[in-house]
Amino acid sequence: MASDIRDPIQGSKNYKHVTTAPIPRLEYKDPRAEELIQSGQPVIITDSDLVGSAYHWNLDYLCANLGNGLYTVYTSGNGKFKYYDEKKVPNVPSFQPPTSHTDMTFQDFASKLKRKDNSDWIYLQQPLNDTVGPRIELDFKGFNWDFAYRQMKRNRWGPLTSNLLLVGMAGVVTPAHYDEQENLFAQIQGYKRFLLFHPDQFECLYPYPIFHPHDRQSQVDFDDPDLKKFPQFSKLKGYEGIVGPKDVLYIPMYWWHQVESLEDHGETISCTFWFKAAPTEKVVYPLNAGQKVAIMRNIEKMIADTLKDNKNMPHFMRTMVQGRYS
Ligand SMILES: CC1(C)c2ccccc2-c2ccc(C[C@@H](CC(=O)O)C(=O)C(=O)O)cc21
Ligand SMILES: [Zn+2]
Repeated sequence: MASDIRDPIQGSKNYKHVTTAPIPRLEYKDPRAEELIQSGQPVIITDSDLVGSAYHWNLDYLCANLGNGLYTVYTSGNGKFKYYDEKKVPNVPSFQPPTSHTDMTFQDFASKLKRKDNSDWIYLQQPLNDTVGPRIELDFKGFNWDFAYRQMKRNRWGPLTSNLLLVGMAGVVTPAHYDEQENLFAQIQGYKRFLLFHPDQFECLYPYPIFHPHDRQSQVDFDDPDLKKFPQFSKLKGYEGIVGPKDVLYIPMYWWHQVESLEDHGETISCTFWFKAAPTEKVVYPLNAGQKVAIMRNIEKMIADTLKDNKNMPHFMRTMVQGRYS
């Protein structure tokens, strides 16, 4: 069979210390795909046509049809786009934002992408809203909403909160983080390598403190891990897969993921479908890893709010566990 980009021998850059197994790839009508989603496991679903009406999207088409609305474009000096919450920047006076962002027309963004000279890395991330032109709106309406809503109902997810249009320069990386929503990630153009980690890998990924602008992001630089500071990182186990055009990846809530637009396959175009969490009725024991993360977040938030000054957090947290729970 002709070798496919997704064959493990090609383009799978293994990070030292990170052990991965392949993310399952299943056809849309394969009942096992449903079972994996229902059990909160990641799966790459092929030929779902979730965004079938957008398979013809490319830079030129988007330039011609996105209208002249302004789009948020992030810029990074090193190709890494570590998200930060601007509302939390005042909590950490020494914080240096790793990326900047400006609003520009899609046409400006596309011409920046085409110019090979720019040393900066750029990544367009924008909720699809009603400023788009009529052709895009038609394509958007043509998404396989039955599939999306069937997943939402069958898995008792909350409402769809946003569809993000993502256009990334080849080689951009979104470092390891988790989100608090369920995500159907649809790939339209180009290839993205995903590394995915179960929420129980929390102790190997050392997230920033909850009041930090990089809340939900891992402190570990996968390209140069500091094993003195983050010793458990060397035990990290997860999943790896390359998501290509027409693929849909289910990223369960609280699952860590690191995403890389493959170097030599041009810009990537993706569209995410984020759903709020299912409302928790009765808590069933034993708690699962995602629930434990939610509980840790609530407790950390409460302590930070009560202590008021975040400078008191390290001593308080250490005092609470040191020599008592080690
Ligand atoms: C890095 C970027 C552009 C960004 C900058 C500033 C604020 C938010 C975001 C943001 C949010 C989501 C993604 C998509 C994806 C990662 C990927 O595909 O690269 C992902 O993590 C997910 O779908 O959950 C990417 C971004
Ligand atoms: Zn994410």
